[in-house]
Amino acid sequence: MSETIPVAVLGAAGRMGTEVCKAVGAAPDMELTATVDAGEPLDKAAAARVIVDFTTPGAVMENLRWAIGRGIHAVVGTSGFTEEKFGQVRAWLAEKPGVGVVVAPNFGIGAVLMMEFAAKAARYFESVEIIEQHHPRKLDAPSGTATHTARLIAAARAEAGLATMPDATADEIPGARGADVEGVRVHAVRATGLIAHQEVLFGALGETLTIRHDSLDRASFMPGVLLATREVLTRPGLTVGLAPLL
Ligand SMILES: NC(=O)C1=CN([C@@H]2O[C@H](COP(=O)(O)OP(=O)(O)OC[C@H]3O[C@@H](n4cnc5c(N)ncnc54)[C@H](OP(=O)(O)O)[C@@H]3O)[C@@H](O)[C@H]2O)C=CC1
Ligand SMILES: O=C(O)C1=N[C@H](C(=O)O)C[C@H](O)C1
Repeated sequence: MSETIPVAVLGAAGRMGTEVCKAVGAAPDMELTATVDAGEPLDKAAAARVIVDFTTPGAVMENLRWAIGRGIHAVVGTSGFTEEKFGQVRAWLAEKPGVGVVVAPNFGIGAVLMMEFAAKAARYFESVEIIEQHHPRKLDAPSGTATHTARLIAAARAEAGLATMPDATADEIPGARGADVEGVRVHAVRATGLIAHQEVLFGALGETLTIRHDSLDRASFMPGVLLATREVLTRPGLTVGLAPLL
């Protein structure tokens, strides 16, 4: 029998971290060798081959700097990544050519497909807005998934040569039209009872198209997390999103 992958989970006591510990513990080809919670030393994770990070946007970069510096691969679900942060991760990885990092805004297979379908539809519609809905304990808005979707849509619209979307709004209470992410409006709803949900609403002359995804349980993210934990071992450099692994 082949060796198991030693995995450390960072943010282990959190909502996602708890699920990841269970999933890694149940995976026959993995071994949960360490859990790291807020305030604990990263050195606890030093024996791992892969760290899985579900912490906070404020903590994740220090965790990545530490892991890459020690030649440990990383799978990251934590949100809040910008082009600047990706640039920093690439710079660290350039110093450690064998190390892989997978950063995925959403590990749900259905969510990955929702983003792909939205990117495909984008060139055919004059208007598009994103409505993301999450539990009220989420720290960031808009969600990483919504931001990533908006970037994919903006790139597809630019490639298709589409004009700016029509919008006659001249008078608004700040925030009423949502956040502008690369020209795409994103609306963030926070309500008790929700987990993670997103609609992408397209509009054209006489028709609309709504693409919707719902994560009803955090178990929905686990197949993607385990896939990335296996794949990161043979994918040096930075991989953004789960789509290239499917
Ligand atoms: N990519 C994906 O598919 C998904 C991504 N996410 C993202 O994952 C992140 C975590 O979400 P969620 O689990 O709901 O959040 P939680 O707040 O439940 O969990 C985060 C945990 O990380 C801990 N933490 C904070 N700093 C550190 C640190 N330096 N080292 C170790 N642990 C630390 C927190 O401790 P304390 O509370 O004491 O500060 C907390 O226990 C968010 O950014 C969220 O958007 C969530 C779901 C799916
Ligand atoms: O905080 C969450 O819960 C989630 N965060 C990720 C995001 O910001 O997109 C993924 C999913 O939406 C759940």
